[in-house]
Amino acid sequence: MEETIEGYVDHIIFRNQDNGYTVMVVVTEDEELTCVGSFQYMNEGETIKAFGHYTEHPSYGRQFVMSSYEVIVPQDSQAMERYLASGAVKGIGAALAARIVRRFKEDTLRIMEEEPERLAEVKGISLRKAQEISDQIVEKSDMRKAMMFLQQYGISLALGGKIYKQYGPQMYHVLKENPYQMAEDVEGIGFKIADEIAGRIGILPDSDYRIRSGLLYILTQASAEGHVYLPKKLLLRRASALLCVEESYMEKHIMDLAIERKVVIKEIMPGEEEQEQIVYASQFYQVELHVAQMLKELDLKEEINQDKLKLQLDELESAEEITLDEKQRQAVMQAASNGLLVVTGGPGTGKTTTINAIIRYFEQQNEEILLAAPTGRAAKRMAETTGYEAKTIHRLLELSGMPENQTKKGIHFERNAQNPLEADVIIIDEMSMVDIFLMHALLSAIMPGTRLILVGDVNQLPSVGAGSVLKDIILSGQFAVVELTKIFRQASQSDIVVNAHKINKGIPVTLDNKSMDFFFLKRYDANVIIRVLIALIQNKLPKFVNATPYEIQVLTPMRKGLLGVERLNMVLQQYLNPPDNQKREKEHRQGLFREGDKVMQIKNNYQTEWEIRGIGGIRIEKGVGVFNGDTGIIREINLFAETLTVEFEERRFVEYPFRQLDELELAYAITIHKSQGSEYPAVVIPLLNGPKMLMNRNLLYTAVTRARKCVTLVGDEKIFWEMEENQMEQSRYTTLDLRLKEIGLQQEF
Ligand SMILES: Nc1ncnc2c1ncn2[C@@H]1O[C@H](COP(=O)(O)OP(=O)(O)OP(=O)(O)O)[C@@H](O)[C@H]1O
Repeated sequence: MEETIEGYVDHIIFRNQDNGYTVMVVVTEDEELTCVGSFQYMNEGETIKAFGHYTEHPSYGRQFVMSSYEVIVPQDSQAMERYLASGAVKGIGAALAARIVRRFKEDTLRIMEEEPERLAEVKGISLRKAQEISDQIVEKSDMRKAMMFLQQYGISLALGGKIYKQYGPQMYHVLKENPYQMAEDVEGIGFKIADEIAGRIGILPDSDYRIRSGLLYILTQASAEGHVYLPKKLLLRRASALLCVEESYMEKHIMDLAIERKVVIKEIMPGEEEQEQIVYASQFYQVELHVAQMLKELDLKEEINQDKLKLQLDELESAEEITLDEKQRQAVMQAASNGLLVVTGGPGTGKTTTINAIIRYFEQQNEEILLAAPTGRAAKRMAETTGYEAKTIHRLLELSGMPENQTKKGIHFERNAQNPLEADVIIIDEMSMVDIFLMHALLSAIMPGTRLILVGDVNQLPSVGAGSVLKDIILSGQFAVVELTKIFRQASQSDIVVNAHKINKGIPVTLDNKSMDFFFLKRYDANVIIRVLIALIQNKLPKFVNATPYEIQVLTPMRKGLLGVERLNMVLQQYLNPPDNQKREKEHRQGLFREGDKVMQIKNNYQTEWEIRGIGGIRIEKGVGVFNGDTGIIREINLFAETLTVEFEERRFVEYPFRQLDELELAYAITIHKSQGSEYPAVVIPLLNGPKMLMNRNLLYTAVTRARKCVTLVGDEKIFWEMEENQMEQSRYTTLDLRLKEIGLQQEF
């Protein structure tokens, strides 16, 4: 039941500057009451009328939770003095407040707003200071009016604060004319929220702004599925479902958006004769085109004396005591004579060995070499196997924190076209994980003349972000590509590798468990499967692969369902990190986080700060950026400060305010998609059923190749066979290959 209280803010106990969450003591006629809520503009000394409800907090007792409030103009001179003395107005302290109120009594506030020059009548206030005080009062009252206006439409004060900060007094105009503008300008407002606000304000469902904003929203959303464009038919179908507006009515809006250069329309030929119109959000089109141009510019050919090169290779082989196979030799030779080279191959085909040989070759030429990979883990592995420093691509490009208001406009790297990387050769590993945006940032920082070598396994699932860059580069046929096919890792050593290659080729895998590292446990009931998973993680596997239960990863195809990530995490949490008096908890969404839980960051956050802590928790290094797929352990939940601290790899600690917890998820089980680019000592994969589209060869291959020492599949072997057979990949709408071919053709003429 909503209740109302009236009183003045005696003092503020706690305030979170980021989200405005405030704990304060309000003195009403009857009591001193603790009140909580999110407010950007609350000041000590203000008299307020607040709406909300009472609760009983387990540690802090009775509280009033405020959902909204109004500031009441202080009526009596005592309230007025209290307000002015609170520090709410810069330049007025207690003594001056007393003098002002003594002079103007109940009329004080009116005089401040309407005849501010009269403040100068008070000793110690010059005319200029009087004007400054008046400006502050006016601004505060404008802001308050704005907040009250926004509250009518159910806009929270936290969001309201952001809207006011962006537009100032222009806010009324934006809301009335085109609230969808906010989805482009204001962090925290997307199409959905803007649409809700628009609905309350009375904007009609078929308004032009609504339809255009909805169309752009669908295109941006599609990038979250990996697409760079959508076929026009599909765009219209999705937009119609979202907006409940006829498809035919929206056609002209796509044209209008194209004229305004917000979208790009192109034609492609998916089949033999029919043409199909496709639509890109402009920035996606530009990024893809620019990537294609930059790739082409990098690909400078160099005439190399082949005989001399062969001799050099022979020397290199004897110095390194290795015999490269034909393909590996080719890779080094191609690296020497092309500005851009792709090396691809499955597990154990000698990619790393080839990278090493390439490094040695360029070392001999006294060339400067840089190594990088898309994830921290992949970079670490690259450094270990090459003995060279390897960084994440983000670090290589010197990601710098960005001001808050720029987040809608993308991220900023210190290394870019104006300040390119200084190197002769750049080698990128795990290229299948690089999306079109990261590729764009990388290429922007590389000057033609620098060699770029891209190494990866093209049969892995494509990147989480939009595009299928590696595959498209290969498909375009425009660059030197060396495909490594021979498996070097000894067959007797690793069935994981042998079976991965079989899966990739569609050769049936023997599931007889006569292996040392590849097992299939046949079970046909979801709950039985879960029991087996728990036994494997708790008892069997840690000893078998010499790891902790935390290092053993459950990988599952789906999010939903009996064996989906969500349910598995709830059950596994119960068994692997059960409730304990010593462990604090924080409820979140449907479940909860507990100290000791294994968690994963589920979106890239380029701003979040981390610190590396040494002995005694002392900070020894700090930086920014936590990325999609980073996993860690919850070390502390602080219910008072409302923070949750996670330790990620390499002792990187990150403190999450509770409002940022949407970026975290339990990670006892994760989807196979999320596991890309990571390796674990052992993986356990439940397989029972799932949608045909998803359950394909690619997915099985990626899951199996995540394991270093042991793969255990638990479930129905029929599903395994079906996945092996199913070559249908989830297609991605991308056109990097087309753009590259087009540029290739232009260059020929
Ligand atoms: N030409 C070669 N002669 C002998 N052994 C080789 C050769 N090339 C690679 N190997 C060996 O084969 C194994 C796998 O090679 P490498 O690690 O380079 O492959 P990879 O493709 O990087 O594998 P993964 O993707 O699994 O990391 C290694 O033990 C390596 O020493």
